Amino acid sequence: MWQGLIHKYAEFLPINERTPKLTLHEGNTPLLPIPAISQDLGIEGYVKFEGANPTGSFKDRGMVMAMAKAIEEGSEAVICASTGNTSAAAAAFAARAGIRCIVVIPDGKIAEGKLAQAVMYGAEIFAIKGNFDDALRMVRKIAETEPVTLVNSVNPYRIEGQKTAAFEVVDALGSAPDILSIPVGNAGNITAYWKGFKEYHERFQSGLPKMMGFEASGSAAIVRNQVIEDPETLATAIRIGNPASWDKALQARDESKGLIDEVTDEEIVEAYQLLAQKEGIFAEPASCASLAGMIKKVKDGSIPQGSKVVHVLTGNGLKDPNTAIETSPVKPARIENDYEVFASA
Ligand SMILES: Cc1ncc(COP(=O)(O)O)c(/C=C/C(=O)C(=O)O)c1O
Repeated sequence: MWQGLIHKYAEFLPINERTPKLTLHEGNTPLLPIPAISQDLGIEGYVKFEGANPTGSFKDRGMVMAMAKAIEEGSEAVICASTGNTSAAAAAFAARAGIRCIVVIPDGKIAEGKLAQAVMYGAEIFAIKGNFDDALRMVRKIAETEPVTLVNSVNPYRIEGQKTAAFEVVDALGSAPDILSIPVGNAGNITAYWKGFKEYHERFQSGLPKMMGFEASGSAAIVRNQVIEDPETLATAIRIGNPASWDKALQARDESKGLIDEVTDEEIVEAYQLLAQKEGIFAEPASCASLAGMIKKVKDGSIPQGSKVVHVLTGNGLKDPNTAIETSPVKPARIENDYEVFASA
């Protein structure tokens, strides 16, 4: 039976006999081929569906590690800033571990499904009149003086947990793909994947992919090489204007001879709908920046035909039902007997 990441990849993780074997059975997520889209793009495409994690995003990987180490070190409370998924995962694993969870979120800019999770798992939630970057500054300051453990991806244990996704990709394919395409917000995940691929390659000579990261155009700090003061994108999970792991993202890009580019909200929505309607895979908007970016790079001719590409789909589409309905082409067709008939436009 799958016993979670700390058990499965123990030899690669900073654990010892005192580290609690915390798990909600995170990890071991599907690596699904996407045959229809691959045919259109002329690639051998896959998606790493991280929406299948216990709280519906890749954050569970990092959070189980950060929470287990916090418990080991005697912590009684954790704190994080979040655009939603970090807080959902922190709240779930804190509940599992029996400690307090304090989250600071940008008021009104968090997808409903994520807020529902933080509420239900019992987090103490503070919504601020500001954005994620303001919230992160706030919680980093609090964690300097108060007896709480910061569990944002500046916490190295988060990166340790999240690198296991790269291990799973190589375990599933037998070697590293040519390209790993991934959305970029705070840039912890691109950092983690690259660390994982390098560690596996050192041990098993499994190869190294080109890392291709994609920011939303309205919050493309790394692409524009400047902090975006008021980031704006429909993909609220990556509505981050000052990535905390900016330098490490550049290192992953340069060491892997990859790239970091941007995609517009329109390109994200197109990929979002394509995945659902052509492959039966529902991932939240930010996740689809990985596919939107690949479509863009195929169009500009920079992806060799037949490239083996893994797209990281970082969160489940159910997290953000409002965006699905607001962007859907399916509208009420007519009213019959007091109910609406919905049909494709
Ligand atoms: C679905 C989804 N896709 C991509 C990202 C970007 O990952 P990073 O580049 O490692 O930040 C996030 C990040 C979310 C938060 O930062 C948070 O939840 O506070 C996400 O939820």
